[in-house]
Amino acid sequence: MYSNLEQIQSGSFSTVYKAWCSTLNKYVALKVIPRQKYTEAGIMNEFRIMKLLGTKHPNICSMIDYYEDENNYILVLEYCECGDMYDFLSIVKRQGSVGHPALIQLDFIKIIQQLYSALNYAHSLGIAHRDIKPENILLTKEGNIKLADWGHATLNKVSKDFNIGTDNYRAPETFGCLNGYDTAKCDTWGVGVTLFYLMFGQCPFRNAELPGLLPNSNGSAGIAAPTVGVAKCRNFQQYLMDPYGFIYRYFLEPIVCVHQGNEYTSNEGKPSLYVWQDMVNIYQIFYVCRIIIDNLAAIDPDDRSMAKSLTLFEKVWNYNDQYNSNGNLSTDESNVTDNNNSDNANNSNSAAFMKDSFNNTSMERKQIISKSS
Ligand SMILES: Nc1ncnc2c1ncn2[C@@H]1O[C@H](COP(=O)(O)OP(=O)(O)OP(=O)(O)O)[C@@H](O)[C@H]1O
Repeated sequence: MYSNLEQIQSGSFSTVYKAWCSTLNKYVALKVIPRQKYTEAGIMNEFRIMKLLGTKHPNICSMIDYYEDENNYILVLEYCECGDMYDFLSIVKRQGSVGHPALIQLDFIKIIQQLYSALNYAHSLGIAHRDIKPENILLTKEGNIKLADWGHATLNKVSKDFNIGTDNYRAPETFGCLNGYDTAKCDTWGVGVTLFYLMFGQCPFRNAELPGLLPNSNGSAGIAAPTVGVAKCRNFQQYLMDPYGFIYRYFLEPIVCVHQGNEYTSNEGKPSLYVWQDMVNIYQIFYVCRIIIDNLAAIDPDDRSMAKSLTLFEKVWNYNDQYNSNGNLSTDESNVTDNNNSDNANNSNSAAFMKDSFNNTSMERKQIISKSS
């Protein structure tokens, strides 16, 4: 029934093949999981989750069939012609520069909308993915995405499984917290870090582990105010102390400097910006970072909201029309963010405005931290 097998990828648990399915008359992907690499309970969980997700959602890579042989469990999945976002970006971003955008370009807002739609659907069924990352976002030849690899997914709203997911994309509370973590909120964090990766070709920190976490003041799962001085990873420590300042220095400053000279940097880690045809200027990149910090990769899970961030992202994109040709804002920027920085809105120097704005918010953040510690 399945012929012409061609290996696509070998993951940590499985090998994935492209195969021709004669009964369906189309290509499928076979995810072949050796029995010795996976427990019976593990594969049953993945199978059950895939069954629940069904085949209806256009942005979820669905299971077409399932079978076993002597040595393997085999999931038959919809085939996504353009592979995963991680591989796609590493190929495409090499082509880009300011004058010569990448040959294949995608819309960032469309990817966000489709990712949110897939996750909202899963969450509405009580399913959390728990391993959101570019490698698990597959691309079709039409430029749409399908969320894949539901091997770490769970139906538990709160989990005390502290050994799950991929370190760079894991929320702080998933490394350990007293009352367990909210599994949907850990997806929200994963979306935030993934969006940073999609823009800058790099994750901001190796891991977000914070030993000695406290429950939230209301006793809910999660953590209290950032505990200064305890993060294992230096970058994450800096993010904890001053998220805007850290993101500005780490991702934005190199771009802003070069942007002033009318050329983005071509260092490894930055050029994935060229893949996004709807990223028109430095302001947008700045706002997107801010929305991620405030609503997705927020330290306190209670501050994370996919719905709120989507509203803000959509405002940023609708707002494109109001940028003038120099990339400066032509009207009040408070339409775009909730902050009151509109005094700076018409600043003719975009880089200076952006830096000031980040510094201002950094100051507010520092005050909040010092009050709560
Ligand atoms: N349906 C598909 N169509 C095309 N490519 C696919 C498909 N499913 C998986 N792949 C490719 O195979 C890779 C590994 O798949 P998957 O993440 O499901 O396996 P895994 O063993 O759980 O991997 P890991 O644990 O390392 O994340 C994906 O990153 C993607 O490149």
